[in-house]
Amino acid sequence: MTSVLHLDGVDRSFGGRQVLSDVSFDVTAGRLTGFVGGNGAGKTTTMRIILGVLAPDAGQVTWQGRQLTRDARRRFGYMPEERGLYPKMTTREQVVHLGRLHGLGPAAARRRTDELLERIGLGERGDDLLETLSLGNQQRAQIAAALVHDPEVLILDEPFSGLDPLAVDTVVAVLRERAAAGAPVLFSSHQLDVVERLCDDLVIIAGGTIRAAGPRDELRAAYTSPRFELVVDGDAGWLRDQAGVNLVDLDGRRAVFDLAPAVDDQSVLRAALARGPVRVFHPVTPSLAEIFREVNQ
Ligand SMILES: Nc1ncnc2c1ncn2[C@@H]1O[C@H](COP(=O)(O)OP(=O)(O)OP(=O)(O)O)[C@@H](O)[C@H]1O
Repeated sequence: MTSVLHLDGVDRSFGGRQVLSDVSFDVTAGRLTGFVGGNGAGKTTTMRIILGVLAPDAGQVTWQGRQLTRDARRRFGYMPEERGLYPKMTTREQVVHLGRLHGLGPAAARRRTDELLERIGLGERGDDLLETLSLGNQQRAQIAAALVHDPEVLILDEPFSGLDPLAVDTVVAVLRERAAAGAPVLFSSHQLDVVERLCDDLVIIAGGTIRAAGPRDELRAAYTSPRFELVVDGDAGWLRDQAGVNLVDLDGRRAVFDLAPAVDDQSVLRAALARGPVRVFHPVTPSLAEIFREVNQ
């Protein structure tokens, strides 16, 4: 059986205002799941409910088919939105301390901390006080803190904000390793390009309800209109008169167009070739940003 973290019909209100409504989705072991939504959409509230920091008004969260207990949640790793490290501790002391809190023995906590700090690019900063680290390096320390006990499930709130592109790649590699070792990984992010590049599954939330969820490529396919880009040597204006072609954008030699369902894209390609060389002809896949805009309308 695949190990799944499952949310089922989760509701939550604050002071009579409902901020989560019937939230249900799966986070599957071995996969990176991106959790995206605008400001105030309900991502942090959902993550806090998964972690048991907040209780849902209705619905439940299960892991491997079982209700979550406090003990099971100790084996989770959480990187909260409000970064909670002790500024006066050294990086190493802090990560070791959190490893101990999660049940590691002293030697295992130290060994795991040293491995992780090295892996995440903080090997040289282990003896520095956290308050002396740059924000990006504090962020890396926070990620090490969430991972030190080799969590069964990883929940990360905006783990990439403030990281430079190299650090993003390092963190992604570490998260992939955790996923490959069998953990479900759920992370929220505003950086749609990052989510698009690295997640396997996507959950899109808006106004406290789930608007789309599933494998990234399936969502892309579901939102793909039969849209094409064509670049020819001459002027592409003749496409205006081509039956079944709906021009989206025309700029001299380059055109982007949608095709009516019954029209064969190859017939348009043949028509283009009959007029001269064709430099580009390919289907256009919507970016996550476009899907996001569409489901938020
Ligand atoms: N403790 C609280 N008391 C009252 N309202 C709250 C509380 N926590 C969250 N909210 C409200 O719930 C809604 C969802 O907030 P949440 O922090 O979950 O959104 P988010 O998707 O994480 O947003 P962002 O991307 O801006 O961090 C917001 O309208 C927020 O004001």
